[in-house]
Amino acid sequence: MRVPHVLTVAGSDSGSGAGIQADLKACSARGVYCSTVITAVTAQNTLGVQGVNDVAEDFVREQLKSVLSDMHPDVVKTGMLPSPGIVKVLCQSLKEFRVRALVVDPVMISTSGDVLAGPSVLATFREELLPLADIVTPNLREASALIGGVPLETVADMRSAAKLIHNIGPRNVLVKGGDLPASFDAVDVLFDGKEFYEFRSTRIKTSNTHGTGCTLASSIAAELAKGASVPSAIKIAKRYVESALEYSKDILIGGGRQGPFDHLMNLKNNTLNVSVPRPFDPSKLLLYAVTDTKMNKKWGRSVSVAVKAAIEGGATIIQLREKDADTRDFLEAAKACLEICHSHGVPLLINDRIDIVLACDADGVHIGQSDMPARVARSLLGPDKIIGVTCKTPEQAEEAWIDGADYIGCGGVYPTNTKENNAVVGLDGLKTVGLTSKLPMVAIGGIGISNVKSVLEFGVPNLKGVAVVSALFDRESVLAETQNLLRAVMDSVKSEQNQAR
Ligand SMILES: Nc1ncnc2c1ncn2[C@@H]1O[C@H](COP(=O)(O)OP(=O)(O)OP(=O)(O)O)[C@@H](O)[C@H]1O
Ligand SMILES: Cc1ncc(CO)c(N)n1
Ligand SMILES: [Mg+2]
Repeated sequence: MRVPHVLTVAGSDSGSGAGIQADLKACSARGVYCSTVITAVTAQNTLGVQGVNDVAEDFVREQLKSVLSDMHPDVVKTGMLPSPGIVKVLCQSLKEFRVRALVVDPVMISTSGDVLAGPSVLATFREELLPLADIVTPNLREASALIGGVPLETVADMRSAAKLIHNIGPRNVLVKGGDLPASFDAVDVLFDGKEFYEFRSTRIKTSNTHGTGCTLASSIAAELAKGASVPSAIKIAKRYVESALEYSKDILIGGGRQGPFDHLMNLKNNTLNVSVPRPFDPSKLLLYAVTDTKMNKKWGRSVSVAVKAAIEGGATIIQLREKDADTRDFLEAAKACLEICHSHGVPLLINDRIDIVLACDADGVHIGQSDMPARVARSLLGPDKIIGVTCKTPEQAEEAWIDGADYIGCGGVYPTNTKENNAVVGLDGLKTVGLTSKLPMVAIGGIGISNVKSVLEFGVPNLKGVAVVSALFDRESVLAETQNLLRAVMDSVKSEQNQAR
């Protein structure tokens, strides 16, 4: 399978907000492969640029050849090109190895005011690189430098600059207005030789804008590599920058005036949780309470009231199984339950509904054999969430393990009214699945105070607990029933441990 591929030819930013590092993060966030040719190494942080070390021209040439001759990127995106010699080397390589599109971010002066490519580079940009470009993306100061130093202060100025820069030879010119003083929106102007387009987004109130230019250019390159037209690539890229800025407007990295932002905000709900993710603790399966809409209705309780009582009675993990609820009500209930669960250190899982897990950032999902496959659930939820799978056979348990489940639920152990037409596997079925699986297991189906002993003392080492619905929720007092059942569970666990000695 071919993947869209952008090669970035740019400088390294030690602070990782801009340059090569921003390009890698932006392309990754946008689902595009990114290779890198490094032209300079900068010592840089949120205060500014403290030092620059150019990479030798010959070595830039060597990197270009390595990537272009073998990996065939779709699009080349350029950033910091610190010397006329390096610009020339790049132009030669681009003529030797053709690519589908060239995006030139004519990095000269950063928003912080630091010079990244001096006036000597300007002429080579104009004469050699810009004529090869499909799109060039100067910021205000760079656009001004390209047209001889006329200051740009309004959108009208940006339009005239775009037209003048177009005469230098690039197919498209995007003059970026991120640094436009006193503008309410963030406006960028595109000129394609015939028409002007304006791209507007809300100006996010944040000082974390270091690297917006690099990010915009590599996101444009990423969309072009996927096959988008120039205007739609800009539209998507701009929307991406806007949402990344919005998402990271309050993050604090460094003590300077302009901080970096977070490119991977689409992982907000899983891998980028600021709290350290805890690995799933199988002992949490001990007394696993599963809610039921009909039972709560019958007893006139809201789901959060029922969950609170179960937790206070000693339930060690909760699963919300709301088959009949409207999505909006379900989400509100899940949020309320999550707060209760987390204040007691109890994980909250959602039955079947990955969307609800993502929307409320619950701890995980429990899926059945006809729900979303565990492998797909894992790719949607990321590495941190708990995934449990109902399995009736060793084959299903094996598949759950391969697909990255954290535990399996096995049942029905006994007949039950909660699930109609649910095949009973019995204690023997439970044992067959348990003994062949590497995963921790919880037993489910018709379990209550009268039979919990026979289940837990049946001699299945990876059986970590029992999951119950009716025994807790189809009762007058959820709290008292949970307390009683917990006592019975603890007794069985103790006697199992004694037998094992
Ligand atoms: N505060 C903001 N809110 C929304 N969009 C912004 C903001 N600041 C910049 N942008 C957008 O980010 C993109 C990059 O613009 P900008 O003019 O800052 O480039 P630049 O100066 O080259 O960036 P760099 O800071 O990397 O040097 C543009 O699309 C611009 O409109
Ligand atoms: C290496 C590098 N490239 C580009 C920019 C522009 O933001 C920067 N600050 N640093
Ligand atoms: Mg800027």
